[in-house]
Amino acid sequence: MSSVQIYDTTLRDGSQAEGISFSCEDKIKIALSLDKIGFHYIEGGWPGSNPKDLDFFSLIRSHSLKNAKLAAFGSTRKASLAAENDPSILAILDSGVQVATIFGKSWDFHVREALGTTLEGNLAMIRDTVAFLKSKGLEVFYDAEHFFDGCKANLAYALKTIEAAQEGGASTIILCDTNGGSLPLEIKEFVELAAGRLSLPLGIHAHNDGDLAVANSLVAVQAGAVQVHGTVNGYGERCGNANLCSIIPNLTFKCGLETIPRENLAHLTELSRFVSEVANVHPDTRQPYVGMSAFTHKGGVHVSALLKDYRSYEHLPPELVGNRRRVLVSELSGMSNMLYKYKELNLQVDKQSPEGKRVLEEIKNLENQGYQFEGAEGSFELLLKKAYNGYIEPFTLEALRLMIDVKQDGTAYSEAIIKMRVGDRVVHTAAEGNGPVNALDNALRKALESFYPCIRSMRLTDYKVRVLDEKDGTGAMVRVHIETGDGHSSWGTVGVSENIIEASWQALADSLAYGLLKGDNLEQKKDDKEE
Ligand SMILES: CC(=O)SCCNC(=O)CCNC(=O)[C@H](O)C(C)(C)COP(=O)(O)OP(=O)(O)OC[C@H]1O[C@@H](n2cnc3c(N)ncnc32)[C@H](O)[C@@H]1OP(=O)(O)O
Ligand SMILES: CC(=O)C(=O)O
Repeated sequence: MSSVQIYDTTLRDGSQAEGISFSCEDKIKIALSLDKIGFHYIEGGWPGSNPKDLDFFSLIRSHSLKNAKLAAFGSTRKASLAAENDPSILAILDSGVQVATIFGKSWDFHVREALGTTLEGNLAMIRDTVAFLKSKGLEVFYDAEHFFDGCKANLAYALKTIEAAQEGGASTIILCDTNGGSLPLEIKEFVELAAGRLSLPLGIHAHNDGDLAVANSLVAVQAGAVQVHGTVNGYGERCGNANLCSIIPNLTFKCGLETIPRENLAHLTELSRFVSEVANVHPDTRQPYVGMSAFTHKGGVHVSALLKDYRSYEHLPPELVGNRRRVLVSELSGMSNMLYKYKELNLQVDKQSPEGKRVLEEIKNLENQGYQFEGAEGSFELLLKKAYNGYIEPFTLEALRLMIDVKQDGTAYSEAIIKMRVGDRVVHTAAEGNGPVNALDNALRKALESFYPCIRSMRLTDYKVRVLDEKDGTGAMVRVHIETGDGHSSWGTVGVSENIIEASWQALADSLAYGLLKGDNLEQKKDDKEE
């Protein structure tokens, strides 16, 4: 089986993405995880650019990489300096890497306008920068910046630039679609042309400005490239780089090529989420292969076929890339969605069950009122449990009073007084909060903690309000979505009302009721205590 080398530039081109700034420690952590999954090359940064990248190359030396070779990035020498006198080139040598990746200009327009030098001068810059680094024992990859735009503008010159890199002793020439605007057939044409002119292996480095970076990388491989540059989650300058989380499974499972070890692909989702966590970027739920929605099914027709055979609506099994199948319940559900959920909850219900049909009807009616059960699995499961005999509510509300006192200086004070029934006991508590919902949450917890101590470990992690019908102004219906966690798992709950406090109460009460139900926490209920 032929193989393709995976070259990661998350730490260099990925950090050129708006909103991303890795610390040196972040870069080390990411490099180690890229190495662990089996990437062949990791571009750690541009040592001539900033002290953080210099520190990275110095610190990474105390870690031994098992699979990857580390590359340092840089440009061809300055037009006015010899390579051996150019501080940026010397910084690559000092970084201690085995591989230098040097970018140079392929587009005559760029040579004249951006570099301000002659076409011949640029060829010399490419040739001697590569030759100098090679003479110092480094393997040199040559990134032909703007190669495809260069071919369109002045084909003969673009080809001369990569020949200059070959003459200098580069070991691989990477053809870059730097502005990311090329189409797959253009990529194919110029990769084939370059392959016909050079005796060296080719690589591809594609940007995503036309939303084609993954497609362009795959076409380049089909046209002969054997090294693919990209980043985890496609992070990168402007619209990003080619997304390795899509390219690797496409090359492996669809093209039958060897990339990283097959068994390691089962860690791809974990890698994607780890890098998004370190980058402090919310994971893209719709990201192919590794996104939370990549194998999530909503439409009733889809789920019905899926239950018969997963291949009906999945292009490959999610486990291959470490992702998982999910089924949503909503107004677009049929009984098949419900059956899937019942099975997850170990409930024996068949397709003709009147209770099952009643719950489905109730969900459709509630969604029509503004509820959304997709992200509210806690409220959904409570609804199911309530439809079947045997569910005893862990607490019920008897009365609730909220006070909001706004002082002259505009600061507000909130207090909630709550009367709850737990079994045959009634408890009465009051609590303050920095707002009415916080006061409500505090009073509810205070009332229940002595009965259910495990409530102390449940934390509200997100609280969102969505106005459902803006035209009704402050009288509009609102949907409150709450996310709660207990350190082991998290769950969503939902409430809908024209009154934001009522909607918040529904979501809050569901969040604790579900937290109690979920881990058999109801059994922890202490002996009732009258107050
Ligand atoms: C396609 C890519 O993504 S390439 C990577 C882009 N990434 C970055 O630019 C991030 C890191 N960059 C930096 O830290 C800085 O830009 C540095 C340290 C490299 C240079 O900083 P400065 O010396 O202040 O120059 P400045 O950033 O203003 O301009 C870039 C210079 O590089 C020159 N240059 C651009 N490409 C090349 C090249 N292939 N070979 C030689 N010089 C080049 C430009 O002509 C310009 O030179 P000039 O100042 O004489 O006009
Ligand atoms: C080298 C590089 O990052 C580019 O051409 O896009």
